[in-house]
Amino acid sequence: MDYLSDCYWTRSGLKCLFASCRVIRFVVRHVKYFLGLRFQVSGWEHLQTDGPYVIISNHQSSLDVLGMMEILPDRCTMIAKKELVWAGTVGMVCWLGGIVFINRQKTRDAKNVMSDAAKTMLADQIRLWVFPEGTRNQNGGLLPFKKGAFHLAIQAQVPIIPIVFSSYSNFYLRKEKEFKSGTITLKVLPKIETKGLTADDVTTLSEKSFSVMHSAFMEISSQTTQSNGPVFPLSAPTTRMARDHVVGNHANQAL
Ligand SMILES: CCCCCCCCCCCCCCCCC(=O)SCCNC(=O)CCNC(=O)[C@H](O)C(C)(C)COP(=O)(O)OP(=O)(O)OC[C@H]1O[C@@H](n2cnc3c(N)ncnc32)[C@H](O)[C@@H]1OP(=O)(O)O
Ligand SMILES: CCCCCCCC/C=C\CCCCCCCC(=O)OC[C@@H](O)COP(=O)(O)O
Repeated sequence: MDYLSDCYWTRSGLKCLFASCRVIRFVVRHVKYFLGLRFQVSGWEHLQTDGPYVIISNHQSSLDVLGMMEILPDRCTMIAKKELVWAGTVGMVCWLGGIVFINRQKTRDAKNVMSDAAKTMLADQIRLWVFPEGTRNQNGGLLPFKKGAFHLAIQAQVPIIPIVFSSYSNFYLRKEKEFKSGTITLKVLPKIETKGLTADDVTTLSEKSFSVMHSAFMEISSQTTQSNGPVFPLSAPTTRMARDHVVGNHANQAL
């Protein structure tokens, strides 16, 4: 029973099977080898923070999940759009992982869910990962931030830890269906404290976070682009070529 009470998070209708977060992390970490991706992480020390916090990161693609799992701290789950719960196996995995689902079409409901999450974070010492852009974006920058993550952090009075993924555009173009192996840089930035801040400070906090993340995105994206070559189209023959390249180079190095 001790094991179960430690593993399950059941408050405000939310549920987190922490054991499965670890299992999910372990399993998803292996997907990178099949795609020939490598991750370079800097700023690990900023994640060595006790207690709850809110992680915010940019959101380019579903591929972000792989980077998340590289660095996902213990007792950390995510905010996601509610549509994901119906996405077959992914939905089931999200549910098992205790992901907090919000309805983006109903702002009032989403705000209520996030306010409940702020309380649960404190009560159960949970970390939450939010994509403040609110949607995927591969346009070479960051979209203006939504406010939810900052309200959440201020309501819980917990720090924000910004994390930036370098641009994928040098190895993966979703619209053009082009993909090859490549390296992704993840930069964990110093935490931003929210102690003493109120709802009046949300805009300033959001702008400050955007500014540091945008600068880091530009910096690491230009560095990472130089180390990756041309992108292969996702058609059958060239995909195989890309796969050979992957197995021959990056995948083996990553192993
Ligand atoms: C086969 C094997 C499979 C293996 C699979 C493995 C799977 C592993 C699992 C991995 C899962 C990964 C999941 C990733 C999912 C990623 C996503 O789904 S991203 C999309 C969802 N997330 C978000 O949208 C978060 C960001 N959005 C917000 O925070 C928004 O603010 C909002 C709460 C949704 C509201 O949206 P909106 O109304 O459009 O936006 P705003 O302009 O920000 O807010 C309007 C208004 O409301 C105020 N406000 C916002 N939030 C709050 C709040 N919590 N409390 C109080 N007030 C709030 C805000 O200040 C604005 O008011 P203002 O007067 O204009 O300031
Ligand atoms: C050829 C490369 C193709 C990419 C392959 C990706 C492999 C990733 C492996 C396993 C993880 C799958 C988990 C999928 C989770 C999806 C989360 C997601 O990205 O949801 C979208 C949501 O945030 C925003 O939605 P919108 O952009 O508003 O609609």
